[in-house]
Order: sequence, then structure tokens, then C-alpha cells
Amino acid sequence: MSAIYIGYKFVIAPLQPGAEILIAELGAAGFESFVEEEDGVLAYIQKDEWHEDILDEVQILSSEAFDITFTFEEIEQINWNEAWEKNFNPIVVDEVCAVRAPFHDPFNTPYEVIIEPKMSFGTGHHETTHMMIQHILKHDFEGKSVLDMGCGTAVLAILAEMKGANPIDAIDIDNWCYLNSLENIARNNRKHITVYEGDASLLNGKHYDIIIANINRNILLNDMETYAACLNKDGVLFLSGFYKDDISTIEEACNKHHLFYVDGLEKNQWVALQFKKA
Ligand SMILES: C[S@@+](CC[C@H](N)C(=O)[O-])C[C@H]1O[C@@H](n2cnc3c(N)ncnc32)[C@H](O)[C@@H]1O
Repeated sequence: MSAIYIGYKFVIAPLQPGAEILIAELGAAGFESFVEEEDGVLAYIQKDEWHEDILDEVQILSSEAFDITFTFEEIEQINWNEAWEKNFNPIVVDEVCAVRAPFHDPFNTPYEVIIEPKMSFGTGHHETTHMMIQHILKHDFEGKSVLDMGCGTAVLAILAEMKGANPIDAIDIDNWCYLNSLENIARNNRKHITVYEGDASLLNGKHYDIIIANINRNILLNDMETYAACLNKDGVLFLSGFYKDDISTIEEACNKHHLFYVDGLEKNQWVALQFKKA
């Protein structure tokens, strides 16, 4: 149930264009995932893929133009979803949008999102994701700037881009979701989504036409003021990750920030609501 990764931390100067060259060369040598930090790059490779000479293939490490030091450690990741992933059946929402894994046969639907969830939430199977997909399918995203907060696998951001949204920011607090979103965005050949690892503190000074946030009741309540501040006038907020019983609390918090209820969906006690900024 676990995969062992070796995580390398490269401290590099100058960072630009060093980080870009380093990531390209590490990718070619077999590293799978990268996180750019302020002083360098974190790079991950599965232990099975690693061999002693692998860093010899990375030419930038011996280049005199860059000053690079690195440390590494083994990291064990428990893949809680592994058993479930093996049973990951494709889903089709409202006969219009298929969400499937790369190993499934293609669907003949207008929208098809290919997701390899690994450890991240967001395949469309969960009620909240399913209803958020329904909201996105019904809404006009053409030319709209979008934030997908708590992006998970980035399934919603990817669908938003397929529906014409541009540009899109996708944020998740979890490192695995950040990395998995990057993979899924590339897999679906999307060009207008920028992924960030972090939380609402990243949103200072940002503005969007549409915000999608499927997280949970308490985080939504906590971050509502920030979402409202980031929404353009007449902007639309789609919220999920909470139960029917929480509607009045969520709506009250929204109203406080001039966000007013437009529409809502409910599935097995879960809800997904649409608000508009006055
Ligand atoms: C319910 S999942 C939704 C994933 C995906 N958007 C979907 O609809 O399937 C919530 C996601 O929010 C992330 N998250 C939790 N707290 C957060 C926070 N404070 N800021 C940003 N993301 C957060 C979690 O890591 C998780 O990936």
C-alpha cells in the first residue's frame, strides 16, 4: 500500500534560469514531480526508478555557471486510495462530461477529463465534485477568470478551461494535490491553469469573475471574506463541501459579504450552492 520516494532538495544559484534547466534535466533523468521553492527545487523520484548514476545524467550539476548544493532523504507515502483506485470506474455527469482514468477507453461526450487521482480528492465520484461539475456544465465560463480553491486533482479547473475560462488559478494546501494537479493539467493538455500550493493567504490583490471552492464548512466560513474581496462585481461563487444542515450558516456568511444565493443542488445530504456578488 505504499510507494517509497526519494526526495531531493536542490539549492541553486542563480535560481533563474537554473531551476528551469534543472527541472528539465531531472525530468529527463526520471524524476517525477517538482516543487519550486524560494531558494531552489524539491524533486521526487520513486525509489525503484532511482540508480546510483542518475545524477550523472544531469549536466547542470557540473556546470560552472551555477552553484548547486543538494540534500536528499527517503520518503514513505501511504497511498490510502490505492485499493480504491484499482476500482476507479469512469463516470459520466449529465451525459455531457466524462471523468475517467488514463487506462479507460475514451468516451464520446462533449467534455472528457482524464484524471489519475493518486492521493488527491476529486474524481467526480464524490457527491460534492459531481454537483460542482453539474454547476460548471450549466454556467457560462467563456473568457472568464476563475479561481479553483481546494483544487484536489484540478478536475474542476480543467473542466472550467474546457468551457472557455481563461486565466485560471488552482490552489491547494496539500503538496500531493499540488503535484497531482500539475500532472492532470498536463495530461489534459490545458494551457491556462496556474497551480499554487497554499491557502487563501495567496489571494491578496487577486480578482476573478468566478470562484469555485469545494472544501469544507469551516474553511469556507473562515475564508469567505477573502473570496468576496477577490470576486469582481456580478462575480459568481460556487461553494460545496458541506451538508444541507449548514446552508443557513453558509448563506448568512455570504450575505454578510454581499454574496447572494442564486441556485443550489443537493445529493445525499451534501449541497453545492451558487452565489452572486452584488
Ligand atoms: C473536498 S476536496 C475538493 C477537491 C476538488 N476541488 C473536487 O471538487 O473534487 C477539498 C480540497 O481542499 C484542499 N484544502 C483543504 N483546506 C484548504 C485550504 N485552507 N486552502 C486550500 N485548499 C484546501 C484539500 O487538500 C482538498 O484537496
